[in-house]
Amino acid sequence: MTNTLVNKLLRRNKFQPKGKHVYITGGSKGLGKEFAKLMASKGAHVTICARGKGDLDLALEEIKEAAQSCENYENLKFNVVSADLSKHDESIRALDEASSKHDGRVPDVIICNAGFAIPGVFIERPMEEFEKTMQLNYFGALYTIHEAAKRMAQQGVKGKIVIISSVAGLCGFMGFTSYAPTKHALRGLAECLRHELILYDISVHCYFAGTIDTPGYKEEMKTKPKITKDIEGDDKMSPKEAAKALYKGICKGNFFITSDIIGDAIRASTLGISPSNNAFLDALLCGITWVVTKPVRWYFDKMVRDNKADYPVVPADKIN
Ligand SMILES: NC(=O)C1=CN([C@@H]2O[C@H](COP(=O)(O)OP(=O)(O)OC[C@H]3O[C@@H](n4cnc5c(N)ncnc54)[C@H](OP(=O)(O)O)[C@@H]3O)[C@@H](O)[C@H]2O)C=CC1
Ligand SMILES: CCCCCCCCCCCCCCCC(=O)[C@@H](N)CO
Repeated sequence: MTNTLVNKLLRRNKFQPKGKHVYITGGSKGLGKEFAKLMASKGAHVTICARGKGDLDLALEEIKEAAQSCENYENLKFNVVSADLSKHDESIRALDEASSKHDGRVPDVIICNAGFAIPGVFIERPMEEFEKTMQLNYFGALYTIHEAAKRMAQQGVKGKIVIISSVAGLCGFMGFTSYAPTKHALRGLAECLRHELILYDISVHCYFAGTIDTPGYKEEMKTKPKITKDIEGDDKMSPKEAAKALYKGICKGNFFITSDIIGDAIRASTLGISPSNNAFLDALLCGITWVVTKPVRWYFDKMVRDNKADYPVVPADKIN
């Protein structure tokens, strides 16, 4: 009783995964897999979706393992769905498959996590990379959310939709031209949906994660320009820590969730008309960030100005 009151006062108790069906896109690796394990350990039914069947099956074993000490373990359902979520029809089929194991009921919680980045120097990268990044990161999330929100409304499921953006969805700098806009787009979608889905009591959250040490991160490092690496820095969270921070944010009922001080600072200073997590602290942080970012931006600009020699313009006949 006292505990419930304390939880209420601390806004800690807005998410009880036990017995809920959590659907996680990109749940076979990195952040998605760790969040899936965390949900399983809290007694949730979990469905993960990704393309590669091998990784899905390996992840499924880890998810089952994580759930083993749950009192409701015997009743829990864990499933995998293989689909390319950058395609509309595949996204609908994936949700159908996930729901079919639960008598056609839409999952209670949708985590739109599948995504990737191919960093690089803007004029050197082919247009195809920009298109395919938007196709999965934005449209992939949109396809799943559109179908899930419709079903939640039709079935009267007061669910949760969680969008995985990035700190790069709140700001932009060299190297992330194909990636940051997709994550900004997700923020825009989250803002509209948070407001509109009040109609059906569906809550929406958007996670602006900082750097996480995942297979995807290792891949993106292959094409990342040095300046981008220097700005992003060496500080990384483990996927497990990042998953925990996300869970904590959802429990608190935060609309915009961040997991480090840089993310928090940029979130607070770019709130616009979005809800704050803590009105007083966010106002303070917003003011501090306004001041601190002046010299920081000067320094970031200088990094580009002083290193032009490292980025020679590729001659027209060598560019694709
Ligand atoms: N790592 C980082 O530093 C940060 C990551 N993020 C965001 O967090 C999310 C997860 O990132 P991270 O854990 O690093 O990613 P990983 O690359 O480690 O994992 C990505 C997951 O998505 C799946 N996936 C990729 N393409 C598709 C597709 N077309 N259809 C279905 N599933 C797909 C992958 O499986 P498969 O390839 O088999 O399909 C895998 O399960 C992304 O949205 C990313 O942008 C945000 C901030 C920082
Ligand atoms: C007080 C204010 C100081 C401002 C400093 C600004 C520093 C910006 C750091 C941005 C880090 C971006 C992480 C995104 C990682 C990501 O999404 C990719 N790894 C893709 O997966």
